[in-house]
Amino acid sequence: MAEFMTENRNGIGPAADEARVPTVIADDLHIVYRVYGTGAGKGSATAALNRIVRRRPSTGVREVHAVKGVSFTAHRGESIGLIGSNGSGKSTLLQAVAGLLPAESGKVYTHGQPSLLGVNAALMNDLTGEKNVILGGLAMGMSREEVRERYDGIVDFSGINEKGDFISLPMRTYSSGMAARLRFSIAAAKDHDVLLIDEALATGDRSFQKRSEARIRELRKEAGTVFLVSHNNNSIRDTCDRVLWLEKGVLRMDGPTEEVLAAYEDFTGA
Ligand SMILES: Nc1ncnc2c1ncn2[C@@H]1O[C@H](COP(=O)(O)OP(=O)(O)OP(=O)(O)O)[C@@H](O)[C@H]1O
Repeated sequence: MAEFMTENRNGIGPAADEARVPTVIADDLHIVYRVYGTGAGKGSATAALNRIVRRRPSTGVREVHAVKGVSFTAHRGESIGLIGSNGSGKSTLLQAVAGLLPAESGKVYTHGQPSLLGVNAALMNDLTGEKNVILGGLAMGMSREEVRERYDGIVDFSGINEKGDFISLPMRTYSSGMAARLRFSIAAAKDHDVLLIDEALATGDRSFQKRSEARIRELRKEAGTVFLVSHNNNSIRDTCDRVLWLEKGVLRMDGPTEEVLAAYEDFTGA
C-alpha cells in the first residue's frame, strides 16, 4: 500500500501528500454486475419451464460494467462529492468503498471501517424509531452507555418529534423523508473514519439539509473522510472541497469543487 500513498492524482505536491493520511485508495477499480437469465424474448415462465424440463442452462448472462478503472486517493479531513449523470456508477463506487461489492479487478484500500449511510441503510420498519436508534447505535459499534448518552441528541437532530411523539411509533408510519432523517441522525452521531452518504441530504427538507451540512463539516473536522453522492450541486458546493465526476463508469475529472462543478455544469448545460 505504501507505493500508493505518494501517488498524486489531486494536483497536490508529494510533500503535502505525505503529510496527509490516506483513508481510501481506489486503484484501477473495475466493478461488473452480472444479471442472469436475460435471454432476449425468453423470459416467460413457459420458456423457463421448457429449459428446466430439457435440462438446459438458463440463457443469457448480461454484464454491466458499472465502474471502469477508477483510481483516486482520499485523505483524512477531506469531504468528497461524487457527481455524474444517472447510471454513471456513483452508488456502485460508494458500495465498493463500503466493501459491499467485490471488485472485478483492481483494489480498494480503506483505513478504518467505512460506514455507508444511504437511503437504503437497513433500519427495521416494524420497530419504533426509539428501538432503531438503539439498535443502529449498537450496530455502529457504540457501547450501551454511549447510545444512552447520545440518544436525546440523535432524536433532537432528526427533528422526528417536532410534530408529535413519532419516535415511539414504528418506522413504517414515517414518511420517507422522516425515515431518511432518522438514518442520517443515527449515523452522524458517531465519528466515522470514512462516512459514505448516498443522496441522504436530498431527502430531508431545507432546514434538515442545513443541519446535515453543518454536521458533515463537523465530522470532517473530527478527522474523518466524507463521501457524498448527490445530484444537488448546491449541497456538493456547500459541503465538499473536492469532487470526483463519473461518466459511464469512468472517472472524468477529480479536483477542487468549483473547477469540477463548472465543467460538469458546462457538460449538462445547467
Ligand atoms: N444491482 C444491479 N444489477 C445490475 N446492474 C446494476 C445494478 N445496480 C446498478 N446497475 C447498473 O450499473 C450502472 C451504474 O449504476 P449506479 O446506480 O452506480 O449509478 P448512479 O451514478 O448511482 O446513478 P443514479 O444517479 O441514477 O443514482 C447502471 O448502468 C446501472 O444500470
